[in-house]
Amino acid sequence: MHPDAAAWFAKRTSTWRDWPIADLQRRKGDTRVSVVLPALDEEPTVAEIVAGVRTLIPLVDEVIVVDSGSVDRTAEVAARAGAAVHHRDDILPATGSRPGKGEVLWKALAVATGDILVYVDADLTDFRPHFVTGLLGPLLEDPATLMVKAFYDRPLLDVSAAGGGRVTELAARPLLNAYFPELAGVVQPLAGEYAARRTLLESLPFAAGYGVETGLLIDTFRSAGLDAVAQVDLGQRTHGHQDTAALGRMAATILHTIHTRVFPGRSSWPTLTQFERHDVTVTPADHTIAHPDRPPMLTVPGYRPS
Ligand SMILES: O=c1ccn([C@@H]2O[C@H](COP(=O)(O)OP(=O)(O)O[C@H]3O[C@H](CO)[C@@H](O)[C@H](O)[C@H]3O)[C@@H](O)[C@H]2O)c(=O)[nH]1
Ligand SMILES: O=C(O)[C@H](O)COP(=O)(O)O
Repeated sequence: MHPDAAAWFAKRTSTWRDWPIADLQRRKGDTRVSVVLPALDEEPTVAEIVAGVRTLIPLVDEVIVVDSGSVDRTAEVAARAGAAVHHRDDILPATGSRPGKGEVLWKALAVATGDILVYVDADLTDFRPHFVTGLLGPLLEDPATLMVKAFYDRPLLDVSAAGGGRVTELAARPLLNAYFPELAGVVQPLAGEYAARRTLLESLPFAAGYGVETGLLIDTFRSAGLDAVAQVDLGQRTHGHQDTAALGRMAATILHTIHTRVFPGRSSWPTLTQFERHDVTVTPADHTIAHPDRPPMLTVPGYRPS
């Protein structure tokens, strides 16, 4: 392990049990906290997570679901559970709307009112309130902390107790270790659960789609240094799983995100060719995996930091 990564791991790793809610409430003062759920067709799970987060009011000031173009009843059930629901097309409409997760995390900055944003995936099947309190701990304790990443054990349903995180283990971790070895101590670099200060998030570009976590982690490290990041053990996390081809496209997007940061100005091929079988024939299918970053929100006309 790179010595900086080893030192960081020892210093900046804690567990959710280190952050009792009473202490957090006392430290919070007038800091506003927004919990943001990006959601694309998460009708089966989103309401329970919203309800779980709402048990943390008044530590949490608002729960926001940003709908990424769902065709199911995600928006309806989330609103009924008590979330403020925004469709991506209605946020900063002059910027247009792009598909993918990065887009809704970026646009959330324009509707959330928090000084701290806590992102939580909307497909978790075992959400518990300590997911949020754990992530808030290092931020409420120390103003120098800018971002807190979750980590956890990741069962792969029906297959193994710890085999989840296939893109993490097969693509993101090897690439990050190679190009950003100082980040090798981050246990779950792709964790969808993380919290950060608005002042950080609005100053960084947001990579498109599933590149967003990788981009924010690298850019936070580069702009603010390793010690601006902390990580918290949340125990175990279970969620929906995508098929191998979908994970291949995710890995390709993450590779592209890293490439743009290692080789600025040098483009990589923007499509991933996969193959589909139709009866006796196999046909190539091209998928666009490289989209431009969204610019730092602070530079976007119409954005008013709250
Ligand atoms: O176009 C999209 C795709 C996903 N999501 C939401 O984003 C969250 C995570 O998406 P998911 O498809 O469940 O991602 P995973 O396969 O679990 O991918 C892991 O790795 C990704 C890449 O780093 C991270 O973005 C995820 O948070 C992390 O859980 C969920 O709430 C989705 O509804 C959107 O809002 N829009
Ligand atoms: O984070 C990851 O590596 C991907 O989301 C894949 O996760 P899974 O292998 O648990 O489905």
